[in-house]
Amino acid sequence: MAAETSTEVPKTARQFVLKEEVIVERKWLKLEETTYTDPFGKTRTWETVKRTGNKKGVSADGVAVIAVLQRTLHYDCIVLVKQFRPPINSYCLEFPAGLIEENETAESAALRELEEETGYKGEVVECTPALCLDPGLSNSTTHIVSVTINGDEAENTRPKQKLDDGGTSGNCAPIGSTVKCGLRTASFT
Ligand SMILES: Nc1nc(=O)[nH]c2c1ncn2[C@H]1C[C@H](O)[C@@H](COP(=O)(O)OP(=O)(O)O)O1
Repeated sequence: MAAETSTEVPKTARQFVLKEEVIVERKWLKLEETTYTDPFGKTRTWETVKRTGNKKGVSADGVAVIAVLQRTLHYDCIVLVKQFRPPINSYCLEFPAGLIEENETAESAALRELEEETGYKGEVVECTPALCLDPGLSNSTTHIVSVTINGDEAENTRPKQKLDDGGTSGNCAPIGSTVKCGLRTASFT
């Protein structure tokens, strides 16, 4: 008689974190060793990156802004910023983004960051819940906020970045750092 092969799926245990130990903490980030249980109930560890600080009244660490620039007689454009990113020793084209300040809503953080980094004044269309975009590395969360910019408004015809020294908006190259990518929107007739 042929041996029967088991098709039973092994029963797995509910997983959870047992302990979080700070390995090193600096001004902006900390590295923790997270002790957790694996699906079979075995104890394991994970290397976790977290942002430091305990900001009050914020729903996520940061915002990323998908901003659509709308102008009469032009294709709609997505507004991107070019900035130097030290971790990859390179320039990146990115959605305008930044950290949410204490007691600030995601929507106001999005409009503030957009204006600081590109000079454009926008209007919020939609905001996602707080999303964890790299959960294998970090617990950091981001709202993705959709914004429209009325490019025909006087305030948006000559946008000027508000560069500061300390922030990453200080990293945005002052000339030509706002990049507009044309959106050929499909029309259905
Ligand atoms: N991981 C980081 N390392 C740093 O050395 N500094 C960092 C990190 N993350 C954020 N920051 C600093 C840079 C700015 O001074 C502030 C605010 O950041 P953000 O809101 O992203 O930038 P702005 O465009 O200046 O608003 O945090």
